[in-house]
Amino acid sequence: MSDTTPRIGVLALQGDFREHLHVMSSLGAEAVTVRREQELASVDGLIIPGGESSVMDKLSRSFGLAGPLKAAIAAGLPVYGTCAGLIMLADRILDGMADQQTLGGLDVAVRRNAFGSQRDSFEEDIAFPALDGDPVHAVFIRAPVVEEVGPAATPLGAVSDGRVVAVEQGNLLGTSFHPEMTNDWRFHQLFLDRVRARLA
Ligand SMILES: NC(=O)CC[C@H](N)C(=O)O
Repeated sequence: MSDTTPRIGVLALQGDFREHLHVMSSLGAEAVTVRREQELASVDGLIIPGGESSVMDKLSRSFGLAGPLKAAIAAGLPVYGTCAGLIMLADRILDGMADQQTLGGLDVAVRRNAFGSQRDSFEEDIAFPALDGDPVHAVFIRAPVVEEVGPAATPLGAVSDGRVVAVEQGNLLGTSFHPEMTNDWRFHQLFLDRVRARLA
């Protein structure tokens, strides 16, 4: 096994990137912000944080990062997207802003703000077979749901009404909720384990 410390980038155009930097360095990775193509080229894995996907989309295009991000995803860079980050990774978007684009990679359709104003923000304990131990206390903030899971993607778990809120496909992992806002970082650990396995 390699003893290389993985270098994890957090896309830092907008949103709660600082929390992800903290989680990743707490888990033993070297955590760095990514705002430029050269920074993207130096990382072993990338987190796309929560925030506002339409703003992230505009900024990634105006910073010239959208193309390099798509290329990195296609080349197999491990990427974990939370909330707005999941939207960025979805091939198809429902209730997007006019002209809103995604990077894509996950064969899913996500609906933005899918829980509606009544449930703008809520928390639920969800069991994930991919994780050992207790259910995850999932925090949702104006969260998307995965409304259609295409044949290339795999659902990982759902809220109590059956709507899918976590998905994976090859090098990509996405959750509708925000593990970085809790002390349960098993999704970050799962992601980091995959990055390490790829480096070994
Ligand atoms: N917490 C979040 O990331 C919210 C996502 C936001 N509603 C969006 O559409 O991008």
